[in-house]
Order: sequence, then C-alpha cells, then structure tokens
Amino acid sequence: MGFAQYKGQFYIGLFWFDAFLLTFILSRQYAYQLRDKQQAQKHALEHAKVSEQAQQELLQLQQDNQNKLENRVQERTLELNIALQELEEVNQELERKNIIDEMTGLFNRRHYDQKILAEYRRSKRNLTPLSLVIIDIDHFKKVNDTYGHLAGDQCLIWLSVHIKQCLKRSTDMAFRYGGEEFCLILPDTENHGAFSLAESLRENIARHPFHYQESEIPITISCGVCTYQQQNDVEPEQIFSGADNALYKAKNSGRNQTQTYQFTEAD
Ligand SMILES: Nc1nc2c(ncn2[C@@H]2O[C@H](COP(=O)(O)OP(=O)(O)OP(=O)(O)O)[C@@H](O)[C@H]2O)c(=O)[nH]1
Repeated sequence: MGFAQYKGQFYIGLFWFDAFLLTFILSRQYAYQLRDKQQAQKHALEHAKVSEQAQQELLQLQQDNQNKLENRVQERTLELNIALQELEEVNQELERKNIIDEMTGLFNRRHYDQKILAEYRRSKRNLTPLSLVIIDIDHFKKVNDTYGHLAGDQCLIWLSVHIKQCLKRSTDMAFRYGGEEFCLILPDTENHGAFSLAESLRENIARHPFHYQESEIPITISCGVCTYQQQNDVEPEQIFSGADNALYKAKNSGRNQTQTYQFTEAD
C-alpha cells in the first residue's frame, strides 16, 4: 500500500469518526432535549392536575357555602313564616276579642254600633227592610237577688244559647247590648218576620225554665221590634229608640210579650 493510499484511508476514517462523533453528540443533545421537554410536560401536567384539584376544592367549598347559606335562608324563611302565622293568629284573636262579649260569646256593643250603621246603609241602598229586636229579661234583678250574681251570669249565658239558636239566616246577628239587654239585627227582614222570630224565642224561653244547681228558675223575656223601611229622616239611632219604645210598652203591658213600634210622620 502506498503512502497516498494510506493517507486517503486515514482521511476517510477520520471523516467517519467525525461523522459518528457528530451523530453521537447530536443524538445525545436530542435525547437531553427530549428528556427536558418530557420533564417540563410532566411538571406542567402535574401543575395542571394540582390547579384543577385546587379549583375543584374551591368549587366544592363554594357549593358547600352556598348550600349552607340556602339552608340558613330556608330556615329563617320558615321561622319568619311561623312568626307571621302566629302574629296573624294573635291579630285574629285580638280582632275577635274586640267584637265578642266574653261572657256570652255573642257580639258586643262595639260591634253593634258598627254593624247597625253598615246594615242601615245597605238597607237604604238596596231598598230592603231592616229589623231590630231588643230583648230584655223580666225581673232579672230578682234572679240575682234570690240566687246570687253567679246564677245571674249563668242565666245570661243560657239565654244567649237560646238566642243563637233562634237565628234563622246567616245574615242575622245577635248582640249583648249591655247588662241583661240583648238585641238582634235582622237584615232584609219585614216587621212581621222579626215579630214572629221574637215571639218564638219568647215562647221558647217561657216554656223551658233555667236550671241552676238544684233550682228550676222560670224566666220570661220582653221584646221590642222596630223595622226600618227607608222612612224619611230615620237614622240608626231612631231604629234603636223605636225598638226600645216597643220594649218599654211590653214591660208596661205586663212583660213576657213582644211589642212593635211603627214610625209615624212625627218621627
Ligand atoms: N248577674 C248579672 N247581672 C247583671 C249583669 N248585668 C246587669 N245585671 C243585673 O240586671 C239587673 C237589671 O235590673 P233592672 O234594670 O231593674 O231590670 P229587671 O230586674 O230585669 O226588671 P225589668 O227589666 O223591669 O223586668 C240588675 O240587677 C243588674 O245588676 C251581668 O252581667 N250579670
């Protein structure tokens, strides 16, 4: 082998060595870059996972807080509704007490004053008759004096039950006007209708004595009836005065009876 040929082979060998070295270096570099890239991707993935987990925890926390808040709002709303309902019941009870006579359970005088005015206006508007009956126990003082005030009270309660039972229509109203005096407002009722209602109550009371402890106490009542039929210049007070006049007449004519009052031109 000549020197020139040896030299040529040396250069070829050197070339392949360089080429191999370069390939080796480049492939190593590529491998490092790939590893770094994979590591960076792995870190990024882990970060993404951690951040997603943190986001989910945050969302869960928000959801929990919202649920708690909604529960509290629901509880408060329920408590508020219960309180409102209780208040409503108290108001209704107060309103009821305001218009009811505690002892007899009938409407009281205050309610009478409101109702007579309302019914008077309705009667005037609709051109319908409006009757008023005043009921008074005869010689009631004797019941108190003979059997005691407690017996008197029981007698008033007993009479109230009979009065309630004698009312025929849902629009009829019974009131304890005061003491042992009661009255009925009978809307859309002619005088003869009011008179016969008062009479049937009176007869019923006269037939059934009041029982108190061992005693049987005969009770009678007197009634006065007055009917408003859009007579001129007649106000609610005149209707009451008319019925009171009729009651006075019943008392003076021997009690245990019903009298009626007719308006005249003079009224
Ligand atoms: N027990 C009781 N008595 C009452 C009540 N309110 C009024 N009285 C009594 O009712 C009696 C009414 O007496 P008077 O007005 O003289 O009438 P009366 O004895 O019924 O006689 P006449 O009405 O004329 O038939 C009085 O003795 C009052 O004290 C009450 O709420 N309870």
